[in-house]
Amino acid sequence: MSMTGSLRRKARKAPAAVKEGVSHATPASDQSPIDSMPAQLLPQVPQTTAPPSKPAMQRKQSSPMMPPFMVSAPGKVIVYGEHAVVHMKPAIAAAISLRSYLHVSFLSKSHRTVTIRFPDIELEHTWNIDELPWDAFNTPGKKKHYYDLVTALDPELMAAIQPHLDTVSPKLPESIRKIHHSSACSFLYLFLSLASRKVSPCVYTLRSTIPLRAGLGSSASISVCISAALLLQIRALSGPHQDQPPQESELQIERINRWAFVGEMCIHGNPSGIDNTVAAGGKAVLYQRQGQGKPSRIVPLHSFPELPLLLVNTRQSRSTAVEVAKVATLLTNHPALTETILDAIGQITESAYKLITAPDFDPKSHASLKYLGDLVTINHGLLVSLGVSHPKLERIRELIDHTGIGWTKLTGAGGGGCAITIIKPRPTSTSATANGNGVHAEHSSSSESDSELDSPVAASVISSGTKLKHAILDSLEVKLENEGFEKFETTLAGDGVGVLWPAVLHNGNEEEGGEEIDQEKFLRAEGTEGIERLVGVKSAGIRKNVEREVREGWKFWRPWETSED
Ligand SMILES: Nc1ncnc2c1ncn2[C@@H]1O[C@H](COP(=O)(O)OP(=O)(O)OP(=O)(O)O)[C@@H](O)[C@H]1O
Ligand SMILES: C[C@@](O)(CCO)CC(=O)[O-]
Repeated sequence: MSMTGSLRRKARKAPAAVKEGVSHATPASDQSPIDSMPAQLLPQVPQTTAPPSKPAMQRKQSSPMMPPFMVSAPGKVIVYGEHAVVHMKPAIAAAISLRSYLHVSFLSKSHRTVTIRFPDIELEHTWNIDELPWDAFNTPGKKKHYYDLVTALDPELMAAIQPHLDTVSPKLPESIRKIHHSSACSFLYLFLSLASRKVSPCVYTLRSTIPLRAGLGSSASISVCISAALLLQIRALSGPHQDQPPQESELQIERINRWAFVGEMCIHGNPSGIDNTVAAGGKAVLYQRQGQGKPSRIVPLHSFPELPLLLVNTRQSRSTAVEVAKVATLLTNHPALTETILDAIGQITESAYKLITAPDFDPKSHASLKYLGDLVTINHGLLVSLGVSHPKLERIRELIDHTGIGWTKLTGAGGGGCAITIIKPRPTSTSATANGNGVHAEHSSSSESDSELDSPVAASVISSGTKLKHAILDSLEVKLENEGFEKFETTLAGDGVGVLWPAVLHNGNEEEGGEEIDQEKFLRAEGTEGIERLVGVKSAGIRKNVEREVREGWKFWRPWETSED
């Protein structure tokens, strides 16, 4: 069992909560976080975006403590272009429905502490606010504003943080300490950059339904949550609320994303920025780095098809930083060859982008799907030649290829992690036979011709094709499970960062005014299902695969929506 796997399993037991101050949550309302935050508790920052809808003087002054609130951000899959994106080539990534949730609760002023509670990695740590290196972060030339673009970590600030990281899990084995330090560093760097020594004492409790180190952007998702929570606390964000103009929503997302990128840098050294961009903005994007200090090329792909996607986790944990370093070494040792492979991956992305953004693009046409699928297959082959696959990923691909159910590639950093499969509308061959172990499809990868896909078929054949597909998927699930792999149900292209202010939800359990989500309840929620049932951004679906509604209370910046929608 992997280290992180064992950490996550143990973390399902709910630890006792850090004692919270009495909070004064009001029922969920239409108020935006900014509207409802007591101004006297927060450091004042200039508002460069649209001013809050009520002047600060009129804000409610009576609440002695801010109510707890929550933020959430999705994981992602890279559909095309991982690794190449680190080296300035374009990539396409989409948000998935697995998400991280960060709960922020406030303590009485006498505490003077800030606590992180990250039970997924069994990390809990408290710092004394007054002992943190505020002076280093406030030195002229070092002080950053919430709207700044920071593209590199400052070595002096990292050095100032180091003694405060050294106190985190000092006695644990190095492999676990490393994980703890990455997350603590991400939090502390952002906390010291964005908050001030006058910040309210608080507890940040984080739980995620995204498996760690599996290529699904768990680190970006937590970095987006931390960035959004801190920016909300210092009142540097406007909304989210309905009727927010798209450009204003985009600005808020951009602001969160800039600081999330800084958090990502703390966790894995040289991130491209694609993961945090998708985790912040949601849906799907084409992303390309443009070089030091320059803003990246980010093209939201609103027409990105909601492709049926199979997501399989090898349960082989690995570090993104290590996989990225492998490609850097290959580039040093074989520059021309490696550059050619990275270029080819970039061309795959551009080719998919051209198709998806063409005015006559029909995501339901078999020809389009086959085009996108072929690009998936080629992309995987190139990643194998970069040396970032893993025997377990190849085994998954072999099992899936054998069924003819779709096109498969590794996603994210590789070296373990996850594979994605774009499912074909109909399985390749109708010569599948049921046997004792399930369904076996006679398949030859070259048998998929355009004419076969595009030929008109009778309704009865379509219906038997669909049944066959489900039978193949069911039998595949059993095979994957028997070999220790994990299959996920996920929806592509969902919402980005969301805010639940205050942390109150209508969970159908009759609590007057809604159920206040306090730290203890949040920690007690059991596993992924428990988290989703208690605080999930989507209401629980009755049946599998049924599109679920966004739960009342959670709000999102959605630049793709206009007030006429
Ligand atoms: N739920 C969590 N709680 C605390 N820390 C987390 C959590 N999820 C991720 N992290 C931090 O992020 C690190 C994992 O980042 P890494 O980049 O290696 O994997 P990933 O983001 O899941 O995969 P990829 O970058 O390939 O998509 C962990 O070591 C930990 O520091
Ligand atoms: C491997 C990589 O391209 C994708 C990680 O999800 C690294 C990055 O873009 O930061």
